[in-house]
Amino acid sequence: MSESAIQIIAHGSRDATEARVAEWDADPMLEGVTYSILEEDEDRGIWRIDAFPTTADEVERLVTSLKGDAALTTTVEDLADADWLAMSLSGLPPVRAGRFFVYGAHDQGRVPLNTVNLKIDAGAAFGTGHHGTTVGCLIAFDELLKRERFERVLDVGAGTGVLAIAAAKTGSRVALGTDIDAPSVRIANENAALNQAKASFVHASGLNDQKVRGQGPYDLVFANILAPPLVALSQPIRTALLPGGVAILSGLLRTQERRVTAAYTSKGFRLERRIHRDAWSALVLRRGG
Ligand SMILES: C[S@@+](CC[C@H](N)C(=O)[O-])C[C@H]1O[C@@H](n2cnc3c(N)ncnc32)[C@H](O)[C@@H]1O
Repeated sequence: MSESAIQIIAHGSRDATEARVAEWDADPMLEGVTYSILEEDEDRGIWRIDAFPTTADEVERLVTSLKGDAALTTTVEDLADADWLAMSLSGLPPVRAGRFFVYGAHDQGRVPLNTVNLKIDAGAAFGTGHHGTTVGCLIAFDELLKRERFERVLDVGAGTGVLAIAAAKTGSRVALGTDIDAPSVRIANENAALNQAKASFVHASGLNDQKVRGQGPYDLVFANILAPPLVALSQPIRTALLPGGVAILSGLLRTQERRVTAAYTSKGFRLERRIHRDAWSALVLRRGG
């Protein structure tokens, strides 16, 4: 199987796009495909799918599925700079997610010039960039950054600090991470220094902690933890956000999407986007006024 650096984009009605991704979710051959689905134009009722297949087989399956529906318009693009894919590496390969390139010490000197590069040494912390949940968060953030700026960003469950460091490196004035695990906080602060990023990390048990509240309210909150704490944190995350602010949530399985979404929509959030990678889901939810 050859590797691919292809992005497939399809536009159509909500029903048509949702029917295609439901079909993919049920297809074990497409388990490795990352895709996102969102409402691109609310007034005209136009929805959009972006899919990132990793093999030629997946490209063929996706294109056949999309082109089989005359109600969808489909384009296939070769991703411009695919050098990262060709890299032969020892240890974990680097990860590309939108504009972000997450790499380890062994990749030093091989980073692209046109990406936001995040050097992450994981140690005992979670978040090398390889997990589907971290990639989902970075893709969601990359998409939002095409239209918005986020002055104040909070990363709940920061692990290695990769998400808050991504925020600091793309212009956020405040990029604060918090974790219940003290060793992760130390590693995240070391990673911030390694990346010369103005991100900082604190050990806190909840969002009510003065170290977290003191820097808020926030324009964007990342939380890549598990579904039950995401549900439990729906009110604290709402309180931590400004009206119109965005929550990027992950750590939930596709099968847990409804439960987590309901906890947030019942508190006035609107679901803007879902990103699927492997069995995992990332959600973009915007707080109402
Ligand atoms: C899946 S890792 C995510 C790491 C990193 N943010 C990423 O996206 O790769 C989850 C992290 O959340 C922390 N965590 C779990 N529950 C938490 C909670 N209720 N509040 C803060 N941190 C939490 C864990 O210690 C762990 O470091």
